[in-house]
Amino acid sequence: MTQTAPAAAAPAAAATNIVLSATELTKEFKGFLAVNNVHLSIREGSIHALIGPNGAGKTTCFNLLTKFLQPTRGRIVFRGEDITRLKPAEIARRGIVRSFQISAVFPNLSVLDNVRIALQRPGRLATQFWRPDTALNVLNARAEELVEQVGLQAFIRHQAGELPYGRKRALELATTLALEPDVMLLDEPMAGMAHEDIGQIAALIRRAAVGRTVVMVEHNLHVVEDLCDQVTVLQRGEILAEGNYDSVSRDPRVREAYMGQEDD
Ligand SMILES: Nc1ncnc2c1ncn2[C@@H]1O[C@H](COP(=O)(O)OP(=O)(O)OP(=O)(O)O)[C@@H](O)[C@H]1O
Repeated sequence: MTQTAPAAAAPAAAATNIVLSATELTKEFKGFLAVNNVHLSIREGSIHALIGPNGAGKTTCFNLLTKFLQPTRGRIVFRGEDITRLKPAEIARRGIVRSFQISAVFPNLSVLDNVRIALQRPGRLATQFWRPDTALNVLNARAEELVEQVGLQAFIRHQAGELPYGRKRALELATTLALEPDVMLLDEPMAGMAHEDIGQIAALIRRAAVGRTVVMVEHNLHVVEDLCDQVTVLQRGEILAEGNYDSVSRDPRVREAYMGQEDD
């Protein structure tokens, strides 16, 4: 008797939900383990924070994920492909883009031209242009759209170098978005930000995160609480806790690790 095929297995769906993962990720600097046997699973569509006290290994971990550092040991997989040995440019082409990677702000160029240049970089959008006249129109329209998306319409013709700090970071976000990231990695997006700009940049990140995955290292725990679905807490190169903000912030080990360093 012929058997009918069973319905699609539900557990498999949960597993494919992971867009970027790291297994046994380890980085040793002359015998010192800056990152030690870290396992990370980044869920598709999530905003995932890496937090932890000073020297915990966040930046090293971030640099490993973005391929700016080679791991001593471990494996990084993006959508089923082993990317452990790839270069930053190679993973960028696959859609893993680190913000500020292109240190994109050319101070003497206008906001619009900065975004136009980012759009012309080899990437997925660029391959869609095949007729020069159409290309230019599409490019201009998309550049204006991105400028608007990060709230810089009023500054569109301004020289980038003259923008206030918070606006410059917004421009950097626009140039990152120009690369159409599938996974966007942000290294301390609020660093150096004036208090009044933080809410605005957080709102931009939330909007930019729609339809993509974001991994961010962030010191400001209010921002993490506000934005992030998932939090990995590192301490001395290892994972101390993981979960949503509520659960990790209640964890006594996390509170102890942060004692004297943060305001909550
Ligand atoms: N290139 C390197 N050579 C040697 N040691 C390093 C190097 N980079 C980082 N470290 C050490 O690894 C540890 C983790 O550093 P890392 O910068 O990843 O921590 P972090 O959590 O980002 O800290 P912070 O919050 O202070 O930026 C620290 O003790 C640091 O001194």
